[in-house]
Amino acid sequence: MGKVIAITNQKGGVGKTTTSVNLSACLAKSGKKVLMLDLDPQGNASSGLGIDKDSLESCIYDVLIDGEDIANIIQLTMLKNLFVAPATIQLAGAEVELVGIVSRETILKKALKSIKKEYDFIIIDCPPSLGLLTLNALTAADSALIPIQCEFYALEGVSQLVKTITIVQQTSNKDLEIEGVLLTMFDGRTNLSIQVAEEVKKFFGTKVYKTIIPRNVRLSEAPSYGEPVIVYDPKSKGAAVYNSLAKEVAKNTKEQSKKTKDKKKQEE
Ligand SMILES: Nc1ncnc2c1ncn2[C@@H]1O[C@H](COP(=O)(O)OP(=O)(O)OP(=O)(O)O)[C@@H](O)[C@H]1O
Repeated sequence: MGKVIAITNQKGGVGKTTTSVNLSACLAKSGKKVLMLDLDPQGNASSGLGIDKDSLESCIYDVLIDGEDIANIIQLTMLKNLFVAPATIQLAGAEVELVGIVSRETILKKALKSIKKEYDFIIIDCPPSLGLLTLNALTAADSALIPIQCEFYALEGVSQLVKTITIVQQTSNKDLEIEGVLLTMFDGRTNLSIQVAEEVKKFFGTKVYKTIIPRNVRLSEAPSYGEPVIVYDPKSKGAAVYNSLAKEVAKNTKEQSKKTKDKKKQEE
């Protein structure tokens, strides 16, 4: 059964899309079958994986609002194990349209049910808000991965996000976990980056990934070529760090599923 990970932080520009695209690509390159699901109306994760949004007949909006089968919108990418459920700007309307729908926060979970077993990982790129799209992602997800930018006010809003995760655990998804916290755009030459990293580690403890994503120009250039960094420049630092993150995520997933199996055995 595929593991669903929501890449989320309501703060804008912290590296959600960069992480969704590159973590998905690195997991796929390591042999996992991956679906990158774009839930951000900006659709940058879709174009970052080479999807021509103008040529699409339908996108994740049609799945959420019109009940389209998600299998019908899935696109292939340049990597053989990597697939995309794309978003276009049409999705911007969904936040308002979802309000009128019964059980509105469980629509994505239901849509994923039929395809979850086909993938090893489903990575969801969330929008920079805590609205109904993010609520759908957190309800459908097994875990949330939180990127935090090593900048001023890094932790601002994080307690609100943790509160939202707690509410989701108490209401629509009791099994939701925090997958991990990822430090992004780290610049080791500045005291600020080092300070932020320390603060985040104090707040989240062992949940913080050992892999830290530095500022890397290749990571910011790759999206304009519609390629993940491991395709655009496989020898870059950006490619190395996202490969390392993918290894951590895969290792944690293996350990978690072993723990779950052992627990089940004990209960039997
Ligand atoms: N490690 C990095 N090094 C250099 N540039 C980066 C890095 N990570 C992200 N960027 C750049 O920073 C900008 C914001 O990143 P990204 O789009 O991934 O953030 P986001 O959280 O998804 O944004 P939004 O909240 O708008 O969806 C982009 O231009 C991206 O190319």
